[in-house]
Amino acid sequence: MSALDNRLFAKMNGIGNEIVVVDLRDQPAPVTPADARAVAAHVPYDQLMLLQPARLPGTEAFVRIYNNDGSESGACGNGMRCVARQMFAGTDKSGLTFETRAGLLNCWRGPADGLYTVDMGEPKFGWQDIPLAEEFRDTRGIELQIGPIDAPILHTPSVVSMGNPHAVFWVDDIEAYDLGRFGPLLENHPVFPERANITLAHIVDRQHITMRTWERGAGLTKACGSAACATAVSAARLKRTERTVEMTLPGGRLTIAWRDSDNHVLMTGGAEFEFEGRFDPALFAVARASTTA
Ligand SMILES: N[C@@H](CCC[C@H](N)C(=O)O)C(=O)O
Repeated sequence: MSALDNRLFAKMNGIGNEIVVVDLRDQPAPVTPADARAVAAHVPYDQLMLLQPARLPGTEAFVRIYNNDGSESGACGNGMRCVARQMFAGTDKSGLTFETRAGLLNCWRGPADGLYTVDMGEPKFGWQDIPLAEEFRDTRGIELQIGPIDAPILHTPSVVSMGNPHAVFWVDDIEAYDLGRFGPLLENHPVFPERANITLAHIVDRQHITMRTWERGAGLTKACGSAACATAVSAARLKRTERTVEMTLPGGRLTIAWRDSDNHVLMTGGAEFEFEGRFDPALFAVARASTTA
């Protein structure tokens, strides 16, 4: 038996970030990395959002987040907007709180129909919090490069944790690099002991950034919400943008606001429902057989 046998799922997307949401609150059971990979083989997704019973008063659920390689993440901005959309449906509540491995997240209905806002919490800039393998005092730009030593291809990324590790490389043209090739090298670079999400970002002006991301555990995706937050706060920290910016990602747009009053990062964008289905137990039987063999 798998916790996911016959369970109802919703296939959704957050500006093109492929998300599967499964509500396990009424029948909690452990989902394994092999289960998560088995789902991805049949319903391709970037992140699987599992709603487990709430552990804290005032929260709706504990949300576990899997990447499609079976690894877990503390944060997924686009996935949280999809969860928020599902949970707001049929309620007249204006705000909901969820627990994730990275802490509590508040979500609201956005300023217009179809938009949702997630409070992604505070960014962390300390090298041990990201984490990095060695001390870097200034994480606005760390000594890291790929390519020839005297003519690096990509270098000096800003690094930050948004509940998950991010490195942002500042470039003039985000399409001019083979991110599918450099992404895995940088994701797995020894300086990132927990791997990292790798973003190429271009600052268009003080209110607008374009970006694309190679995601830890998921590869190239059309959008990464936590990377958009990481990029926005990194640009503001370098004093190159305002604290509220429009982000253009391959899959669409997000508004990121890094609030002065409490240091929290608010992300606003769309979330779309695509279809519903039930998992076939045969998927997980195959996964279990291959992990026990
Ligand atoms: N797509 C996500 C980020 C998902 C987690 C990431 N791949 C990681 O392992 O850190 C987002 O929208 O934030």
